Amino acid sequence: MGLSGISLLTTTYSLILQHQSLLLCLRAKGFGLDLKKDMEGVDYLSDERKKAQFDVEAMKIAWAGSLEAFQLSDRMAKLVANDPAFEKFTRPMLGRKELIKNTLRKAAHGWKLIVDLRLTEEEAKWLRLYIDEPAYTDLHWGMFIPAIEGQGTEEQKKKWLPLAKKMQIIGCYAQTELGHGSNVQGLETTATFDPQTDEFIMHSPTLTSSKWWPGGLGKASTHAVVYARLIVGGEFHGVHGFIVQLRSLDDHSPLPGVTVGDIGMKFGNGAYNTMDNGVLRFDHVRIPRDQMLMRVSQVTREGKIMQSDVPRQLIYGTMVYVRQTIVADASKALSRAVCIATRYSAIRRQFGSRNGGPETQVIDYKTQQSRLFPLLASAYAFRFVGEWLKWLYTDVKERLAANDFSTLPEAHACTAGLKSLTTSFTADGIEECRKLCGGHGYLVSSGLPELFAVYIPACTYEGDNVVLLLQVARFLVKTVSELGYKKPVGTTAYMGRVASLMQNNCAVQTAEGWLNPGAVVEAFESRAARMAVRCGQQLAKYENPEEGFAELSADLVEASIAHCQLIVVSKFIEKLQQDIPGKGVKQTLEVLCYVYALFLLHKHQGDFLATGYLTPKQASLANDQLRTLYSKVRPNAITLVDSFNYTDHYLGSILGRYDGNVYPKLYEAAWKDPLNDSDVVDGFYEYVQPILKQKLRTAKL
Ligand SMILES: Cc1cc2nc3c(=O)[nH]c(=O)nc-3n(C[C@H](O)[C@H](O)[C@H](O)COP(=O)(O)OP(=O)(O)OC[C@H]3O[C@@H](n4cnc5c(N)ncnc54)[C@H](O)[C@@H]3O)c2cc1C
Repeated sequence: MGLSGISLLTTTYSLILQHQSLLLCLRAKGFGLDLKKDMEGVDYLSDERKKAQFDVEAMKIAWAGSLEAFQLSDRMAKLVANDPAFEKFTRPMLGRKELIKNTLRKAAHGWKLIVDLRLTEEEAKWLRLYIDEPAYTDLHWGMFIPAIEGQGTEEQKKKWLPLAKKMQIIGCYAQTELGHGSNVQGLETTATFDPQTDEFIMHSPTLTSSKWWPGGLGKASTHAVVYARLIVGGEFHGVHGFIVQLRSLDDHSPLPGVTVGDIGMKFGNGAYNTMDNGVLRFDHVRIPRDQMLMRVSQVTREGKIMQSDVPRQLIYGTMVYVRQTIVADASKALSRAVCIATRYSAIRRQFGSRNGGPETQVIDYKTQQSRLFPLLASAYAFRFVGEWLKWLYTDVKERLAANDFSTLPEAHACTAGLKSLTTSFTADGIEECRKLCGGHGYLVSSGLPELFAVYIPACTYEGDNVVLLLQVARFLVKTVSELGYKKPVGTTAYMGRVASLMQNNCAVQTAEGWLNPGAVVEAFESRAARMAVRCGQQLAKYENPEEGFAELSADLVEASIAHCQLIVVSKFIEKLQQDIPGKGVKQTLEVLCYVYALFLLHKHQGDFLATGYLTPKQASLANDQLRTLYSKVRPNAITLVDSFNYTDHYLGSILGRYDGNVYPKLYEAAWKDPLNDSDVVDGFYEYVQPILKQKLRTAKL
């Protein structure tokens, strides 16, 4: 027997020891034992829950943001979880057509609930979130409506928003084309003004101008906000948004001149394939002039281009809104994965059995902790920075209403950077959680493959993450170059102290010395400021700044990441300066905050050392402190993930079940696979038996 055979046997043996009940399971199929009677109603994680050093109910409120927010989200989660119409476990086994039809059914059922129960917009948002199935409604509510709200005139809003909000029309957001995505100014779709008829002619002049990717476009939308090159009097006047009807409101057939369909299967089973991402082409389709979104620029009846007194940056306002929701989604996706991996790590045991006793819970291995706990801390960090971004959006909105555009560039750079940072980290984090769950993490029933497949495009949509970091870098370099005469604001305010940040070095002398918010923030500020200044100095050596920017772009991206990590660390620390009620809640969050910061410091210690802010000894002390912090997280790990308050329905994971009843449920789920409908596989007689019976020559293959 080879080594792998031995380890397979050991694994099987230890599994049986851990859960004696598994033996019952293994026999259940053959001997008709009642699995439910033996397994249900037992909380296999109750010992873990007893270890909590904080008030879990209070932590749930801290996570939700307020008691009201908690109650609202809890109500909506239960509404969905208790409604069989929202079952999702069989989703990965459905074919594409069934999948889409199923999604349309769920969206209709969800809308019926929203109308019948008279849910508020906030409640409806949470309901859709807990239905947990990417659908055309995400784009209708998340992009189409905000685009009209942000870029439409008062008249346009009056006309279109009631229709959209009652869902008498369904809209999507059609910007990206087959040949053009990140470079919006390169879009090829044209909107040519015809003064004779007072219309725009929408046209797709080339194959690469086909709209490609918009969610909800493929099969569901009746309308789209289409981004196109405005041509008036034969001249190009920039890219603008136009409301275009695509399908008949009676029979849903494409209107004349419109070619529209789905772009096909995407990554993974189930997953994002519930969404009808679409392709769209126009053949000289005419729309009335008043369907150009005209809050910023207008085309008059005479064909004159007028700029309103609202600056173009207004569009940043919509972006700030969309990106803050993406950051909020990052904390949700990461916390889901972490909840699954943490609960399973407490159930799973490997090695370390003494005198026939139970093996070691894998969560007690230091390597497991050093991979898992930073992800747990990051989920909380992203939650709090997301909450702050919500405030930022309100602030931006109020300023826009008062025609104050001064903070917009900084808010735009900050949200672009945080979108990039949190989505990239979350995508990697979900995959790490899969690995933390060993082999079982690869089963669809773990919930992790689908979560990963659904989540990863967040690194690409609403701005490719690298392209966004380059935008942040431009802003940082500009901020550095203007330091002599312009006071940096908001998240770049620390640059105002650049002289001291370039000179002062870290004063930490002991591992405990790192448990100091001032020391932590200064370390991150110094690293970010030094990296940005260094990039500025390097850029100054180039005669052509654009050439320099292209050449140094990899370093510029690193400087942006340092700046964005500083924002997340500072916002976590600021959160802890507020009153957070509940026994032990604030202290536990402080531990997580230090885990987050010191984990980053350890991971990126090259930056901290290269900029000269830290000595190798200080970096090593930070790592020593990190190990101590992991021991403090350990007893609270399960209750920290319980505090997310996720229902089993929303988690959609056997490994992450609240009761930890993993093995019997995994076993049960395997038997539900259609492949196990019969003992003898379909195809045996045609393709397997001829091999076994040595009759391949005469077999009909
Ligand atoms: C699931 C999903 C849903 C989507 N939904 C919508 C939707 O509803 N509506 C819509 O309009 N679009 C949608 N999109 C499209 C999405 O917005 C674009 O894919 C995205 O903006 C990235 O553009 P791209 O595909 O052109 O990537 P590209 O820009 O072609 O990126 C390819 C590579 O080039 C790099 N790169 C690009 N430019 C630069 C540069 N200047 N410097 C350095 N590197 C660069 C990128 O980092 C990347 O590595 C969706 C996409 C996906 C995957």
